[in-house]
Amino acid sequence: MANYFNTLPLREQLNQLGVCDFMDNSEFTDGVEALKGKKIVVVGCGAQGLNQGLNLRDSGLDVSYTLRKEAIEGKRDSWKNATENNFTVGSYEELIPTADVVVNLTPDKQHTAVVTAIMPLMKQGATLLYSHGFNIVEEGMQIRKDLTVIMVAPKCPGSEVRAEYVRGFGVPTLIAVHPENDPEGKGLAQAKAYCVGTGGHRAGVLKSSFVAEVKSDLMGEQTILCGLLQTGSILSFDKMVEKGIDAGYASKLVQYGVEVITEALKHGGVSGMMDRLSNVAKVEAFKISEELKDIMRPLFQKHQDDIMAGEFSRIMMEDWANGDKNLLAWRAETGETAFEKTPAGDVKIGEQEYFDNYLLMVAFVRAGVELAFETMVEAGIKPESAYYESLHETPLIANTIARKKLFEMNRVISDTAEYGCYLFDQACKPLLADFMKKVDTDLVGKNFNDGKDGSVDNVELVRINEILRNHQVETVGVKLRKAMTAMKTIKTA
Ligand SMILES: NC(=O)C1=CN([C@@H]2O[C@H](COP(=O)(O)OP(=O)(O)OC[C@H]3O[C@@H](n4cnc5c(N)ncnc54)[C@H](OP(=O)(O)O)[C@@H]3O)[C@@H](O)[C@H]2O)C=CC1
Ligand SMILES: CC[C@](O)(C(C)=O)C(=O)O
Ligand SMILES: [Mg+2]
Ligand SMILES: [Mg+2]
Repeated sequence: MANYFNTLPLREQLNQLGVCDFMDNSEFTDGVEALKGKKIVVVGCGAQGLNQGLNLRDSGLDVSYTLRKEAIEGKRDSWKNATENNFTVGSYEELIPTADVVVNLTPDKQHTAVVTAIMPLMKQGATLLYSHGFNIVEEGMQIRKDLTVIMVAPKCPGSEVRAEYVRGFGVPTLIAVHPENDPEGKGLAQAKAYCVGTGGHRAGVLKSSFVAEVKSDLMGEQTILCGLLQTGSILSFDKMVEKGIDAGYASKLVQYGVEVITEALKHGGVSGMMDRLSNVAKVEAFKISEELKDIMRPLFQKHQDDIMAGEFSRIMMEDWANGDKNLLAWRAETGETAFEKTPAGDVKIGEQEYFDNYLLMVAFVRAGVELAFETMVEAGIKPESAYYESLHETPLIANTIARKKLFEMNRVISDTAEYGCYLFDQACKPLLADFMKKVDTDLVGKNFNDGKDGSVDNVELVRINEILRNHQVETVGVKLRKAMTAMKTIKTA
């Protein structure tokens, strides 16, 4: 199998990369109708599988699970997830032939083997659904021509797909129909209905393509969403301990700080987050984030270039073939960091304190969101898609860090995202070594405003505010957030 994207002529590559229509609510008035009474069989019951299934069932759809034989016989976690939630579970042979829609929610690494096993069992004219297009785009998986192939990709971890649905909201979602597999022209109606079933239509839906989803999803997860949050958290904790800040306080500030800080992004974008700082702190956070952007830009560009060229997928697939040697080593290393091993102290940290005492993370977030957005757009990804993959999803990932640090983030995200996160983290830490030497506790651990009279240069402040507010991630964000009227605020410990 060849990398599908690389087999396309340049014009067609650009064409598929550029598919991005923000869908109006009126496109979802049929609700789940196109899937009502259809049999939806989900393969795998992990992070996305379980949570999407729960939402679909609550939306009135017929959902059951098929698992590989070993998982059923061994009563593994996936079997427990499904049976404890009263879903029917069966083998491939029992359930796949009955399915109108087969939803492949196994790890990307397994897709070729899983799809090869289930395809001969699928009934004529059924639909195969993915939540990430890696198998189709990067591996060039060929699907039987009578089958419809669609994608419904929630832009967030599975746990948040469920949590946002239960809160009465949803998560932004990309939907797509694979141009090589839409023999009956029903793909889009089914993708829309599935998206309504998961609640995605309440948060914003982009009609996208498999190509655009893959090239943006990989970039977001490797850089701002997971990689940089990991790098920033570890460096911040280590710096505080080095400078004599109480380790329990440092652990709590880092674990919960990223959630509190990025919650402001959801409501007011980067400028809303920066507005939480005093003027004098904002000027400093702006300066440091500019410096961070200059240092990290080449690394962000390298990640995007490698993703576009298929180089990232090539080296990750090499690791798959090598028994996940790098992934497992990096996972073990992350589990051993001082941050991971130091429990959060029993100290009260007020909401504003997270901003005032953790300016460094505000700067990391601004730099990372803007850089990821800029790099994606430069590569041909549309701004709406880049916004979801940079700004909107950051708080949803931060929620997982608040739950159980980086262990939880890496457990909940896909193995593909986890691999890319470590890859970025390995390269980013050394890049920031000189910068971190200059960082002191005024930027992380203590209140930046202490001992300052708060005065700033008015002209400089106006200039900074203009730069922040006129960035394209802000202008597109204002438009997209208007569609998020049902968004709920999250309270933090
Ligand atoms: N994690 C996330 O939040 C997101 C994931 N996605 C995409 O969703 C898809 C699923 O990812 P994710 O939910 O993280 O996956 P998980 O790793 O959480 O779940 C995997 C499930 O697949 C089963 N499985 C694993 N290997 C095989 C195999 N060889 N054959 C059959 N079943 C297998 C596992 O069960 P068992 O081992 O017990 O058999 C488990 O139930 C991926 O395409 C991913 O890119 C998209 C958006 C976000
Ligand atoms: C964090 C990245 C993601 O793409 C996701 C949750 O959206 C994944 O692959 O897990
Ligand atoms: Mg994603
Ligand atoms: Mg992903």
